[in-house]
Amino acid sequence: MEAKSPSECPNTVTVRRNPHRRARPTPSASINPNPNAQNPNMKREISSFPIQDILAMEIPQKNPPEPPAPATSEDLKVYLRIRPIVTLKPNTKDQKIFRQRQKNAWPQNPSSKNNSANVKKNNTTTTTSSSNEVCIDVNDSHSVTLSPPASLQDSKRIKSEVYEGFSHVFASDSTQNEVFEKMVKPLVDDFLNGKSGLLAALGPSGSGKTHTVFGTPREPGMVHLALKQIFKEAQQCGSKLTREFKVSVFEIYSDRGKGEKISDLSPDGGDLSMQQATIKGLQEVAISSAAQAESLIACAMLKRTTAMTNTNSQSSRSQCIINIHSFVRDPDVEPNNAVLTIVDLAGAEREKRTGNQGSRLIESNFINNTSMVFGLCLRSLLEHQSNPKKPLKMHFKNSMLTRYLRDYLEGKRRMTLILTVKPGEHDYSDTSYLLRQASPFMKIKFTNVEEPSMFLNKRNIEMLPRVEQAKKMKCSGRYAKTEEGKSVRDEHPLLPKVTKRIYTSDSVCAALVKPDSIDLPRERNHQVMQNFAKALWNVLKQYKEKLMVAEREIQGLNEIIGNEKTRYFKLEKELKDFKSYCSCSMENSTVSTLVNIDTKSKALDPRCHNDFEPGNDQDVFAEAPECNTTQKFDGTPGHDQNIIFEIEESAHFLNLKASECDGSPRKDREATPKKCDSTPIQDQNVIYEIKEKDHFLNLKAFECDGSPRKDQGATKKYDYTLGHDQHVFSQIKEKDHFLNLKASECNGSPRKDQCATKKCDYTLGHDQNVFFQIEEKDHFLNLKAPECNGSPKKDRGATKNCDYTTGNDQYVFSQTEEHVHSLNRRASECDGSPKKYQDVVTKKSLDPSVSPKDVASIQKCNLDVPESELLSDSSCKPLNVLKPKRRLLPASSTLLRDIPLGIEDESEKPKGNRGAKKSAADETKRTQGSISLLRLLQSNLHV
Ligand SMILES: Nc1ncnc2c1ncn2[C@@H]1O[C@H](COP(=O)(O)OP(=O)(O)OP(=O)(O)O)[C@@H](O)[C@H]1O
Repeated sequence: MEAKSPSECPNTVTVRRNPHRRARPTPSASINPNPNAQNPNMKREISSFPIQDILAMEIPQKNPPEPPAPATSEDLKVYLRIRPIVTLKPNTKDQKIFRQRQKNAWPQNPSSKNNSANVKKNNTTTTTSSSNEVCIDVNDSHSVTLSPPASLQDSKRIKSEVYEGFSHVFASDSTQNEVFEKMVKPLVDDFLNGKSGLLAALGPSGSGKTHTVFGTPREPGMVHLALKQIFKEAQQCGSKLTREFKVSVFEIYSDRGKGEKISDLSPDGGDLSMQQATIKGLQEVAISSAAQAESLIACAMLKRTTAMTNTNSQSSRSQCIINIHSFVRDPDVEPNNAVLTIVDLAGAEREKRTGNQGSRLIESNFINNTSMVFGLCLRSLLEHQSNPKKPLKMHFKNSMLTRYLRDYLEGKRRMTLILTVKPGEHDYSDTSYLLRQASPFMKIKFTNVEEPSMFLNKRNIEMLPRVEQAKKMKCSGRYAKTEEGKSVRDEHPLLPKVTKRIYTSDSVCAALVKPDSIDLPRERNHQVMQNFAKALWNVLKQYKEKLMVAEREIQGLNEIIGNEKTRYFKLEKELKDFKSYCSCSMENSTVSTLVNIDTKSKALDPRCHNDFEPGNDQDVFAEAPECNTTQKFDGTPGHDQNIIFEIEESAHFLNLKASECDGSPRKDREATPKKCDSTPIQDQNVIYEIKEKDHFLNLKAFECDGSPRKDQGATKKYDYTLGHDQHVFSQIKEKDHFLNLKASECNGSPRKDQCATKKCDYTLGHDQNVFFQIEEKDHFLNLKAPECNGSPKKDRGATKNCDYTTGNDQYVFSQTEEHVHSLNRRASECDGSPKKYQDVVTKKSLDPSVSPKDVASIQKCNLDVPESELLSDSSCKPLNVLKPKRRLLPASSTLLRDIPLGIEDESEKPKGNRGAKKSAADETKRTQGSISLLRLLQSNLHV
């Protein structure tokens, strides 16, 4: 067997119901290139923003971007200065105080009195070599030897220690200028070159930190010398100063144990606050000369918090910070803004030695804590640099000073330390502790690349000069505005034509500013921005026009929607009017139909005019079409069309019936409001069935072969359930139709209807079912009327075959109708006077003594209608609606010609075969049902 592939299978047909879909364009190309094709209103297409063109045009790639400068590391510079041993002249007041302090000093070294040979004489004081013994010896300019006192060497076997690696060791006889030249002057030079730096003085209390930083009027300190050098350098650059310097001085102190506070030491300064690493409200005093700077520093020193302790007559009780800011005035000059920070820390002190108590003791704790945190930060940095796995601990958070100096303490900026020690043997512990703690800091390295976060540091930006702020903001990509409201972009480094100097070592900003973008001509940049602005303006303009067009279109659509709504309401109103018109026309048609019926019935039989009596029975018969008509407009709107159609159709049949009917229109009108409580859902079905029945009956009317037994049998099949209005109405209409047929066929007497009408007064709640029975009987009788050969007993026997189990009343009606039927039949067959016949029959029927045979004999005597007359109209033609006078008598008469004998035989045979018992039972039934009703009929007939 050959394996067929699915594609070769002829029976497999793949039908694609939907056409192939086109691949969707990419999101970038999903924009309709020609929106005007779909929307003619969109006449203009928005052009894309020519950002690519602008960028391609404006950025020349002349020089490749320079690689970032290699990171050069620089060790932390640590200087050591040994304070000279200060001895006061005897016989002076100060000497007494000094001696008192010496008593309180710790540790006391008794042997120090005899060891004063190694202490150099101080220029400013008179030395007494007998009481001073030094513990530190200067080996060279970079190392010292710390020798413990003899007492400690003997007891604790402490040996001398050599500390080396210092940037420079300033002996006790070193001058301020020497310190400045070797330590501060390089910082100043870097500062003038735009490098920021920090100089911090560490040491125990009274070791000469303040003396080194601020000095005295005779020996000015590093601040004065630096400022002097700065202005000296600035003046050497030219007659006109291209830079501006500002100095800010503040201190961090302990407010009697309430915490750290910041105070501005400038003449107009006050208390400051610190947020994160930013000091708020710090004043920067612009200075233009060294003398002005000295005056400012002098004022600051007067405001600084100091106190006398056992170790220092004027001990500093706060951390003092001096910032010298450099600003560039000329924009053409290279922005080398930098800040030189000098910190005079309060010296750590021992409680036993200082003898502090109370607030001084609190200040001492604060001072020691700050010094400890400062040392911990540097140690953590050292450990982190030695072993990068060790995280950099956040010791800086523990004090304001370390928070302010965070960048320096994290190795992001260059810092210089100067350690001041006292050479006395009683100062061995403090000196030893300081050297052990601070000497490792010499291994700390600072890189010349600062972290990007450095530029985002608000404190740094605020503290830096304006040009440097702009530079750093540019580096961070932010175009903020300065306090003066000037756009940073105005001072952006991209704009200057030529940069005179480029930082290469320290400032990261300089490295970032340095790339090729800084070499772009200003005009080119201006052109780029101008083109960019023009393109952006055009695009926005086009979008605006498009938006206006869209708004107009939306407005037009809204107007169209409004018109459509108005039109919809008009149509809806017309529909409602049409519905109401249909209902009215239906009523009118019904009324007119009934009026026609009434008129025609009167015309057909003038006698009924005199004998006609409106009754409830006729009202009920008229309910069926009327209720249907009324209920249709109470139903759901969605079925209006069908309902209307049915109304028309029903009306048509009603007209047909009206043309044929000899009923009473007036009764129909009266019955209309009585029954309209059927559910709307059933209305449609009801109407349909009614029509169907009508139609079927009409067809039967055309094709009737005159066999009343068939109709009777068909009628019996219906299940007449009480409460089912729909079914009942259909039956009613069906019967009504047959009544109409009867009316058209019969030239009968209105007495029959009248009799039937009277029966309905005694339905006792079973009106519908009873009416049906009445109609069925009427129908049956009517059909038989033209066919009957005047044998009432036969019909009556046929009628008895019906199984009336709905109630006694119903049975009574059937019996009554049977009698009425017999009378009608005779009326249609006889050309005699119906009134006389009616009187006779009524009297005979109401008289229980009269036997059926007597009645039949009476009927036979009256049946003298010639057959030829009946056969003359025997042609069975379609029922003409417009010709209500048409008679079906000829067809019925044709049937009568064939059936009479059979009917008589069939009616008589079963009667005879059933025997006496059954006949007796029938007689009993007839008697029970008919007696009471016949009495009522009799009374009504007499009305
Ligand atoms: N190198 C020096 N030459 C001469 N005198 C000095 C020197 N260093 C310090 N002194 C003197 O020593 C005394 C104490 O000095 P200083 O106040 O500077 O110490 P300190 O370290 O600042 O103390 P504290 O931490 O308590 O403020 C001062 O009277 C000062 O004049």
